Amino acid sequence: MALDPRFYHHISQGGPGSISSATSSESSALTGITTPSVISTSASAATLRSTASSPSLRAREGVAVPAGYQDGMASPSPGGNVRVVVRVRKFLPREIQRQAECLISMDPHTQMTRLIAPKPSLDDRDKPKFQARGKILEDKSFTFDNSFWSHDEEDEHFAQQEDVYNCLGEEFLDHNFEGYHTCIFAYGQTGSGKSYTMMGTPEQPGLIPRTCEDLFQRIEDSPSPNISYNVRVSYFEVYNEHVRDLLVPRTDPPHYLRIRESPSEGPYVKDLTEVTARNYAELMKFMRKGDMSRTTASTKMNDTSSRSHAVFTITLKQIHHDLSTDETTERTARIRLVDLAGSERAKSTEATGARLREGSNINKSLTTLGRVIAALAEPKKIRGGRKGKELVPYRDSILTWLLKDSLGGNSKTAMIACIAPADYEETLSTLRYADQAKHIRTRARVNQDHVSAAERDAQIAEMAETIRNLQLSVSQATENQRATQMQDEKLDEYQQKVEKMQRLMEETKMVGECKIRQLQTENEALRMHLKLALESLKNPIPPVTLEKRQPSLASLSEEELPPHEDPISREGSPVIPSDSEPDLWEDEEDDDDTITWDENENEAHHMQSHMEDLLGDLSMFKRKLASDHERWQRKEQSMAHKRRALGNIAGNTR
Ligand SMILES: Nc1ncnc2c1ncn2[C@@H]1O[C@H](COP(=O)(O)OP(=O)(O)OP(=O)(O)O)[C@@H](O)[C@H]1O
Repeated sequence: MALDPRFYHHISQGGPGSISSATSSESSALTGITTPSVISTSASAATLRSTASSPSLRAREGVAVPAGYQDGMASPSPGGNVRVVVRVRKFLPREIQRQAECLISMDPHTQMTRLIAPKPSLDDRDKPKFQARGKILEDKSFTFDNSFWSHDEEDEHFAQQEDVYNCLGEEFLDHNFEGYHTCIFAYGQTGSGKSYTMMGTPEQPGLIPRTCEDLFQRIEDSPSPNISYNVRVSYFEVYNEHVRDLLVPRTDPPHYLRIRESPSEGPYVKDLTEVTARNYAELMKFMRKGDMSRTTASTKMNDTSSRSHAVFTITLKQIHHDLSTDETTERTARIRLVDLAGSERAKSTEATGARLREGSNINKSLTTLGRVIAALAEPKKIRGGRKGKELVPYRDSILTWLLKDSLGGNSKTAMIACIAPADYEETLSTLRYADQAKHIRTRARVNQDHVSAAERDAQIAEMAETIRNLQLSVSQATENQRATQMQDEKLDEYQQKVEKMQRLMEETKMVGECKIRQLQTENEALRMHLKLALESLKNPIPPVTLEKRQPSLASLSEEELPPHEDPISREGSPVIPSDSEPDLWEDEEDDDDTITWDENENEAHHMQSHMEDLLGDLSMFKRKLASDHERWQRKEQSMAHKRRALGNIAGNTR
């Protein structure tokens, strides 16, 4: 494969990872990268049963360069400015085992990648045509900005990790130092080499660690003493349509972050951890920390398959101070490095349960990414729409919403399409995806702010104020620490008092309740009493007429005796039998022994008013008791509150 002129420059300098025979690259270009297994480039067809669950991004057929077309290729980025490169990986042990055939060839001269239709199986050979769901499989060719041949290590055009960085990463870092936002994202089916390209291994570091290293190398080598640098880093993953901070420890249940949109910055992750890295080692520490926290799982296609989209962001701030004008220039560049989860077919991965759900979520967001790319690749269609640019479906997935700026806004963007060497349909899908991305135009601008001396002074004054406030808080904290010790002792004492008071309150409460119960009983008795009294007033007992003292019955003669009568009186009143106590009424002096109705009524009135007075007193007493009870309860609550507060203070200071 042919590499970027910058790469040749690198090779000629004999830098690390340089290819030994750079001068021979032209002559051996074509033969060198055509793998032995690719015998014929003529169109062939095969019947394949497709169970595609991967996103389908069907480019117009005309976009694919027909087989056999080599020279006079169309511009790799027709109308677009997104840099699109493709990289094919080497065979994995399982592919070697099944004696897979390499279906990819690359032309280093034209940067063309050719996908060769698989040879028919022995069983199918006799059949007239090999069809996949009615479609004929044929060779397809695509041209990209770069085609990285990482399949055969023996080949002189083999692209190492370093070559990928030198060809793409280095240039993008140049843009960052110029003040542009950049984004490099790796796309491809599961197990095609995205994580390897972006992260790599300790022995073969990928694009992200190399970018970090180069970034600090450049800062260290900075010739100007007037420029100061600030590097901050954040790392998050989008898993099952949720955003998770990778720089904080995992929690169970997981803590997901929300997405907000600001008018100036566009969509962003709220409360995402952003840490300052002072050197390469620190930056790598954060990268590794996030990497360890990333959601991966073993699938049939990949032992360590990334189940999430990972977004590693470095923010580079350059502050240049001009001594002559006393002005400050601030350049801020955001370096976004995205390792997407791989598109996958449920059949190939043999996923079930959680893995299957992950896979379908991954495919869903990648499908949306495909639709966003398709919409951005055909801007005329978008403008023709009634709602104008809103037709780009950024909001249909978290991933595209967060990458909005990188995909269609203020960013220089590159896509690395990673392909496996022996999967026809998946690779065709990826290459079509990448081919559409070539049409996208972003509108990158330098993110630079001039700050005059006056503005800076105002900023400094504001910051000084903040620092003063912070210092005040610190000294208050120290003071508090000292006070805390004393407070501890007081706290114990106070707690004891509180406990005593609480006990007292409880006792009082119990007494109050008891009183209420007693009063209730008394009240009930009085009511009953009153009721009976009122009833007896309403139905009075007939007046009893007591006769005047009579001579002793014994001394009376038969004739003198009153006629024989029932022991019941004439009026029905009981008659005192002769042998009953004769002196019972002896002292009665009243002449008029009959209790009149008027007297009864007076008595009743008198009793009723007495009862009413009693009831009035009783309800007043009850009200008083209730208010006492309420007051005690309030006091009790406030005491409990104070106790808790004191408890907290004690806890914090221990
Ligand atoms: N260029 C390469 N050279 C050597 N080995 C590679 C290369 N690319 C990928 N591999 C190996 O292939 C396997 C799968 O790669 P990797 O994990 O990067 O795939 P992936 O696309 O990130 O997959 P997923 O989407 O499932 O996470 C790994 O064992 C990796 O080491």
